[in-house]
Amino acid sequence: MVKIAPSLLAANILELKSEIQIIEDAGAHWLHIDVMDGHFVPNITFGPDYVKAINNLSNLTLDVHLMIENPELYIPKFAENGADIITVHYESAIHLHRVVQMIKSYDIKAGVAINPATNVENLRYILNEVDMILIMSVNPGFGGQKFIKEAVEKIKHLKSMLPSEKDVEIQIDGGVNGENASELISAGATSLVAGSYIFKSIDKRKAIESLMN
Ligand SMILES: O=C(CO)[C@H](O)[C@H](O)COP(=O)(O)O
Ligand SMILES: [Fe+2]
Repeated sequence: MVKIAPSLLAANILELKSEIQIIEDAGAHWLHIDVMDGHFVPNITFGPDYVKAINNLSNLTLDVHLMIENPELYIPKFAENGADIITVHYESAIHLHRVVQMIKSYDIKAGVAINPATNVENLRYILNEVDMILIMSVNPGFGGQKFIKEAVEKIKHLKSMLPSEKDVEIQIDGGVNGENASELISAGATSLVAGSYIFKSIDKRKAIESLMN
């Protein structure tokens, strides 16, 4: 089953409680939380306290996407505050293997994300260690950008590289909508992140359903 992960980046920040309730009632599986530091990406968003507050509000899986430099400095706080999955960027973790082990030491799931221009082949020697690979289909930093179509090829390529004995989620993030969802799922995506498509829709339930179908 494909996991739908609405990105709270696109939610109305002043109505967060009801926004989360709506997508939870509509059958969303995970809550995707985009953490940006103003260094790795040119935008600043949420910190560990935000994750703690959302954790007190919702039972959904908290899927925390770290777009930050030196992720090892902040992983402990995000893990202690309720993250269920922490994803770090290949491009920001110098000692990626060590960082992945650090995430797993908190008994939560570890993901690795790659930017649009990064080759999936670079992930070959971390695949046995991770629970999820996140393929960015926009340049990280902002919601509402146009889907970069080469991501479809990258999903297929990654799928062919996955070890058969291990379940690794393939997540796609950026510009996902009701039109490209089925192609992404056919290519091998098992988790779809969608921000603008869900939260800017008049009918958020319908938007979530259209991604699942
Ligand atoms: O990681 C992200 C941006 O860096 C967001 O998760 C992503 O952009 C989702 O927003 P949208 O669906 O509006 O593209
Ligand atoms: Fe994200």
